[in-house]
Amino acid sequence: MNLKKMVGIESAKYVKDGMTVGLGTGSTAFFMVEEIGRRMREEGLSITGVTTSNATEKQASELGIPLKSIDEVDHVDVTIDGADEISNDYHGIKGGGAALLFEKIVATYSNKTIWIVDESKMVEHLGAFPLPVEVIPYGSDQLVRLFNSKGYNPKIRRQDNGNPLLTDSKNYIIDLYLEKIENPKDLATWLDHQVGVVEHGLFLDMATTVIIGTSDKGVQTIEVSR
Ligand SMILES: O=C(CO)[C@H](O)[C@H](O)COP(=O)(O)O
Repeated sequence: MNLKKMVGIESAKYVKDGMTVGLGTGSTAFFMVEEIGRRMREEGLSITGVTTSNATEKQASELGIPLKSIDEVDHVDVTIDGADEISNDYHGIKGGGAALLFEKIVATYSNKTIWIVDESKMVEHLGAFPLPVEVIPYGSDQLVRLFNSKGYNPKIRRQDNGNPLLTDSKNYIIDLYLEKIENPKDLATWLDHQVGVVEHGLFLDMATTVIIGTSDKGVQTIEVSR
């Protein structure tokens, strides 16, 4: 079986009747949402979903999953989401699908955060995957200059027609081609303090469980202790 599908199905086992579930975004999370939809249809599972992007909202609505916004719930029991890179200390880069802002907000209010990935996402150090930074359009060229001056190799993410890609919140994404992030916590703190930066894709100390699909050993589940 496709490794993304394997972990998507496995992760849906963590979803129990009555839970409020954060529904992640991307090609791996897609299979988790499909499996929750199947369990609702075939097993009578009843949950409330909190989606992390317009794309997931569309998929979940089509499956008939009842949805609430993050502001309508007092907490989220578990959020299940993909990731672009996970380091050996279980920090991550997210935002390859440009949904990092809502993903980080939903994960922040979740009791548990489960990441589902195929083995290609597991790395020793973060940074080979370009780090997405969501910025407001106003002043974004100034941020590009600032990132350039720091040697962060920034590129505004663009659509096929050359226009900047707009996130669900109508912001831009600047991808930082860093190759290796020596100190993710220092970089996250610095980015948190730059005017015009809305959010960045460093998700540190957020995952409580990581489910990895491997071709030789099947599904591996790691409970992260911090
Ligand atoms: O952070 C994300 C979207 O913003 C995704 O979770 C991440 O890009 C992984 O996606 P995929 O499962 O398609 O590889």
